[in-house]
Amino acid sequence: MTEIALAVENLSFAYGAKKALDALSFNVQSGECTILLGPNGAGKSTLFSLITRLYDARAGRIELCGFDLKKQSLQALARLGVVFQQTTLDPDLSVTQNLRYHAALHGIGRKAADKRIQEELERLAMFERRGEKVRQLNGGHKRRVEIARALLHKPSLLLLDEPTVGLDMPSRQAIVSHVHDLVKQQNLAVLWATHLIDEIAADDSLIVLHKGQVKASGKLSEILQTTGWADPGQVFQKLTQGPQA
Ligand SMILES: Nc1ncnc2c1ncn2[C@@H]1O[C@H](COP(=O)(O)OP(=O)(O)OP(=O)(O)O)[C@@H](O)[C@H]1O
Repeated sequence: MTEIALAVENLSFAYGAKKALDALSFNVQSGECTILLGPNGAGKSTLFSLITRLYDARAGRIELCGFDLKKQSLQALARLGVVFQQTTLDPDLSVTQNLRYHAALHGIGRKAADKRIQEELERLAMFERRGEKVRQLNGGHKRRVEIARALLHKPSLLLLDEPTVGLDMPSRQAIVSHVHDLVKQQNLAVLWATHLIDEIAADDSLIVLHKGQVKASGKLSEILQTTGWADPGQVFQKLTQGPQA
């Protein structure tokens, strides 16, 4: 069943006089991986900071699963899982210890937490590494642990902020394929910020952000059909480069 997991309406944000987001409106649906594509400075991190409530939006509205982020923050944020650009795992704790800590923060009891930890680590093929200290893991495996952690409280929307930066090609491909499997198996909504065109799958949705504005949004296949452009690379190039971009 498709539902709107994230609704952004007329959202604007400025750092002093510098406008970073200019009246953004878009939806992210459950069961879909939505790629937020934008060059450096497009406003991706600012948008994520507003969705996670690191910053407060003064203009516009954000809803998570129908809950207003400002007026019903607890209910809204309970539906959200986040993987930040910089790792936030404790390197001196084991994989399981890191995940138990996070589960405790969400008020999940030990027995239920251990069950959820096993489920998520198995799904990401990391269960056999559970006893290892995080500092012993390679970058790709750390990312998988972070994704498992973000899913422990069963969120409806997973935000991924450039999760493959710095990873080698096999690790990148593994993350891309794990996340797409999750979307299908769990009916999860994913919003994935990247500027790497090759991370986009044929049935993904796309939001192209440039200079704080949404230049296109919708199913990739529909954007290609409407515009007649060949692939996401051309969509990106046409909408973010050249005189009219
Ligand atoms: N703390 C800040 N103070 C002033 N301007 C800022 C601040 N943070 C970001 N900006 C500006 O806001 C705009 C959007 O930046 P943002 O970091 O959200 O973009 P981004 O798409 O995440 O870029 P990147 O891919 O480089 O991380 C840019 O013009 C940036 O220079």
